[in-house]
Amino acid sequence: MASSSSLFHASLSSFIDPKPKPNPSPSPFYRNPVAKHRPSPIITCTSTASNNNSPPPAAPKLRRAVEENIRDEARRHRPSDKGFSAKYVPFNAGFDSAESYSLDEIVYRSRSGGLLDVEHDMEALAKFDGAYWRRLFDSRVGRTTWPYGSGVWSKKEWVLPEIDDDDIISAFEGNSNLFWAERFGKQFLGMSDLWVKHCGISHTGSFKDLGMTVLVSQVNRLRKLKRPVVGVGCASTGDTSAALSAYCASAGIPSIVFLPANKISMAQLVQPIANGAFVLSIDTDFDGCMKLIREITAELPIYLANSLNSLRLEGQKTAAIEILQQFDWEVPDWVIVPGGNLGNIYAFYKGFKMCKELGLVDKIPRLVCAQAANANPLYLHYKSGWKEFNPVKANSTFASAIQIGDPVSIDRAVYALKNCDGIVEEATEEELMDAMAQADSTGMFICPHTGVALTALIKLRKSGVIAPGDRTVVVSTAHGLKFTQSKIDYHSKVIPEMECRFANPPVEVRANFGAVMDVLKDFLNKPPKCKA
Ligand SMILES: Cc1ncc(COP(=O)(O)O)c(C=O)c1O
Ligand SMILES: N[C@@H](CCOP(=O)(O)O)C(=O)O
Repeated sequence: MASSSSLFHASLSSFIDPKPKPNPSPSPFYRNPVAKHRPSPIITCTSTASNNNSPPPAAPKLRRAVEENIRDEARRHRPSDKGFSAKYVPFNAGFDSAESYSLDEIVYRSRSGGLLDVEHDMEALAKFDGAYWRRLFDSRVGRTTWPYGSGVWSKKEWVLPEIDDDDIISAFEGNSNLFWAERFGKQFLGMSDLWVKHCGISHTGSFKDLGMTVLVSQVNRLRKLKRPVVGVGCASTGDTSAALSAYCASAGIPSIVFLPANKISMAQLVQPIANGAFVLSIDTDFDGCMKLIREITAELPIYLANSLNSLRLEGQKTAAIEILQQFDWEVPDWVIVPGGNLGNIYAFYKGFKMCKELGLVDKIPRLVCAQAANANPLYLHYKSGWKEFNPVKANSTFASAIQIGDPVSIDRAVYALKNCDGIVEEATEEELMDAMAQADSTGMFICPHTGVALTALIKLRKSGVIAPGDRTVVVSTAHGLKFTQSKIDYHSKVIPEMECRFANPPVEVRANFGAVMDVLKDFLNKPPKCKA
């Protein structure tokens, strides 16, 4: 099996134009799938590929003139218009719905108050076969070509096909590593094919960058189109606000963030402060902040940046495509994602589903959504057999970024899980902190939310639902360095009613040779804490 690094050796030029495939297969994503005769695509083909099955030729060396920057260079090489497009439609509306909105409109809800979804012209995308898309995406990995150096914009045709490259605000996010968790898998789970997709190794330290580059780019476009957007706002448990403020600062757009007072980590709080956002610390929880930002954005020309806004999910879905790409387009058996406001679980589903619909792969993985037991409305809904959804009052959890009781994307999450034979699991505070400490002891440094996902994996392994040889990907959603206080508390064993079984506190010793020798001898004579 190829490693992620093999993607960096792909050599097709980033500027190739698509070649049509002879017989596009129909897709259930079509809303009006009645076109009997597909017109030939209008293509000005500058492709160097001879046919869809031939290996890509070596990329020509395109040297930029000294006075040019990479945006100028992209302008020179701008690919021709392939007729790809996308629009907002009511989420899961059915084929008879005629309601739709241009992405240049400012709209977050359907006429009936439901969620929206970004719908791509799948017929136009399906004019090119799976092999074409795989090759195109592979050819763009690991480059600095604007905007394809980004893991999100390397899939631009599937994200925001119509945005001008000039309007894109990107920190070349995405392309995060997918690593083999060899020791954790072997030692704690008897697993041989366990992987961690580290979305926390990113510009602002979480997966939110993937969605925010898309949303802020579209806002940049809207402002150029003179749409009334004076700033962009969000409610946040810390990561959304960090990403929003960074991308807005990069674009020179004001950002406004609503944070629940004393409920986010210091590292998260300092991010919007440093990036010049207008930061409101509000005496409520995340759900209270979310309610307020929705009311405020309905009154003021502040654009809503939470994942209620379906643009965000278009960027987040690229992490799923990346996983397939990193496995050389082999499909893993399981993907486990921690869930809070529940946009991301749907984004993963959508990414996988599009790859199947467009022929890049032939199936999708089963998804597991993992919640903290202290904030588990989806878990309770799942356990009830999807009967009735009831929001909960979310209690305090070390997985503070998912302390959410009334998730805005509940309908999206349920749809995704039902359509992939998905599972929902939960983790108590002790379980998630123990899982985090165990993972860290094998060389990781994960966030508590990833501890929630690992707990779900541990439980599903124990019950035999996940088999030892199943290829399983755990999505690590944020960098552990954002959540050091929880680790300090755990290793200091100061958490009330928690045994902290895997704590590894520092040993205090006098500055004296004999004293140091004594503690070292003691340490060396003990059996190792864990075997490889
Ligand atoms: C670190 C982290 N993990 C997981 C999540 C859950 O993602 P979602 O809200 O899309 O379910 C969030 C935010 O909610 C987060 O910040
Ligand atoms: N964890 C999130 C909560 C808000 O989620 P969003 O995806 O709807 O913005 C955060 O970091 O704020």
